[in-house]
Formats: sequence, C-alpha cells, structure tokens
Amino acid sequence: MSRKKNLKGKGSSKSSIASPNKSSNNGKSGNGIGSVAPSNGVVYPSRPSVSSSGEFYDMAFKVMLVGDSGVGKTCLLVRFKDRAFLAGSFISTVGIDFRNKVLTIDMLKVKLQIWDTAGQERFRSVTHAYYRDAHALLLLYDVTNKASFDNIKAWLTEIHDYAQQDVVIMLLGNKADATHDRVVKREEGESLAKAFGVPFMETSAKSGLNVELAFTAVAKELKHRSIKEPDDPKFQLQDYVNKEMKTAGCCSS
Ligand SMILES: Nc1nc2c(ncn2[C@@H]2O[C@H](COP(=O)(O)OP(=O)(O)OP(=O)(O)O)[C@@H](O)[C@H]2O)c(=O)[nH]1
Ligand SMILES: [Mg+2]
Repeated sequence: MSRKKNLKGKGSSKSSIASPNKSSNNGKSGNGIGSVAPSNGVVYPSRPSVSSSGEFYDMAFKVMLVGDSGVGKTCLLVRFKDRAFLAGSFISTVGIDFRNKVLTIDMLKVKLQIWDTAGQERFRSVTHAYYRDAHALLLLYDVTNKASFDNIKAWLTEIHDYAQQDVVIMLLGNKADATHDRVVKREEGESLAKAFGVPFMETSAKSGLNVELAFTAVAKELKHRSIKEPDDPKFQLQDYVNKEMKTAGCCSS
C-alpha cells in the first residue's frame, strides 16, 4: 500500500488571503483537494494520504463557511477545531482562511478542509473565487440578527451563481444559546430551509450545540456520495440530523 504525503497546507494566519488554487497543497496537484477539487472528493480509499498534522486520511473534501459578517463563522470553526469559544471583542475575518480536521466516518478517515470566509461585502469578490471548488457550504445566519436571516436568500442566489451545481448546502441558525436576544424563531429557519430544499439546524459556537453534528453530517453526506455500494440506501442528511440533533435549551453539546 503506497502512502503519499501530499497536503501540507495548514490554516494560514488570520487575516490572510490565500490563493484559491495553491494553498491546499503547496501548488502541487495531486490526489487531495488540490488545484481543482475532484468532483467526488475521493482521494483513493485504498491509498491513504497523510495530512499536515500527520494523520492519515482516505478522502478529502472542501467545506466553506459563508454568511453575513458577525454571524459566527470563525467561532463555529474554532469551536469545531479547538473545542473553544472566542469570547470578547469581535475580530472580523479579512479575506479567507482555512483549517483542516480529520473525522472518522463509518471506519474511513475523512479530511475536511474548512474555509472560513469574510462576511463583509468588500471581500465578496475574493470568496467568489473559492466557491467552485467547494464540495459543501455551511450557510450561517444569526438568530439574534434578523437582517442576517433576511439575507439568506441573497446568499443562496450567490451560491447558485458561483458554486458547483451539486454542492452540499446546509443552513445553520447560529447563536441559539442567546435566548433573550433571539429574533428569528427556529420554525422560521426550518420553513426557509424547507422552501429552498436544504437541511437545517440551529447551532451555538458558544455552547457547542450541534457544532460537531453539522460538520459530521456534511462529511457523511459527502462520503456517501463518493462511495456508493450497490446495496447502500441513500443517505438522508436531514433525517440523520433530525435523529441526532439536540435542540437549544436542552443540551450543551
Ligand atoms: N452568544 C453567541 N455569540 C457568538 C456565537 N458565535 C459567535 N458569537 C459572537 O459573535 C461575534 C462574531 O463572531 P465571528 O465568528 O467572528 O463572526 P464571523 O461570521 O466570522 O464574522 P466575519 O469574519 O466578519 O464574517 C463575536 O463577538 C462572537 O463572540 C454563538 O454561538 N453565541
Ligand atoms: Mg470571521
């Protein structure tokens, strides 16, 4: 079994603007999520690769976090990657940045390269360049900010214009912990998601609510799309999420 070292990319420092085609593998095209991501994301299940942290993985996918400035994209990623919450003053992301995390999904190592984009309008043209390589998009709004919810339709139009047609999209209502400041009901998020045919759940980067689940669900969907055994039933992302989901107020992680 040959083993390849092909992905040395590590999340660049905050406020970096990475090149969409070179940052993931130091410019070398290869089996991973290189210059143009393979449409199904599979590296080669029989030939694991090794990530920058030294972890082997069987397949790799690009996931992008998008949504208005301040909805909690960076905090969601930090919660998922480091199990920590960035409390204190809000430092808006400049450009785009990424972090890698390897998950075990049904006995396979699935590497997610997670791109944290800047929500501010002035960086929109930078992020557009990254959409086409994304296998999945986590689209966030803030349940305490009605404008961020109202802007979801515009974000979906943007995704439609720039992303691959078969990109996996999941809508996340973040800051579900902030019960006193909430202005968007959970049901409103659910019906918007239903109207657009995308899976939905509420999350909290602060408490950790459903954060792991959001990324795991997307990784499972991508893995199922990549490796279809003839007898495998179709993976239903929303059903999986509904089964696993914890609702705000009930649990902390
Ligand atoms: N209560 C609460 N606050 C949160 C949560 N997630 C993020 N925040 C706060 O919201 C603010 C914005 O969070 P960021 O993660 O930086 O927002 P962002 O979407 O990355 O913003 P841009 O980088 O400008 O696009 C910060 O002050 C966070 O502490 C959450 O789940 N609950
Ligand atoms: Mg940010």
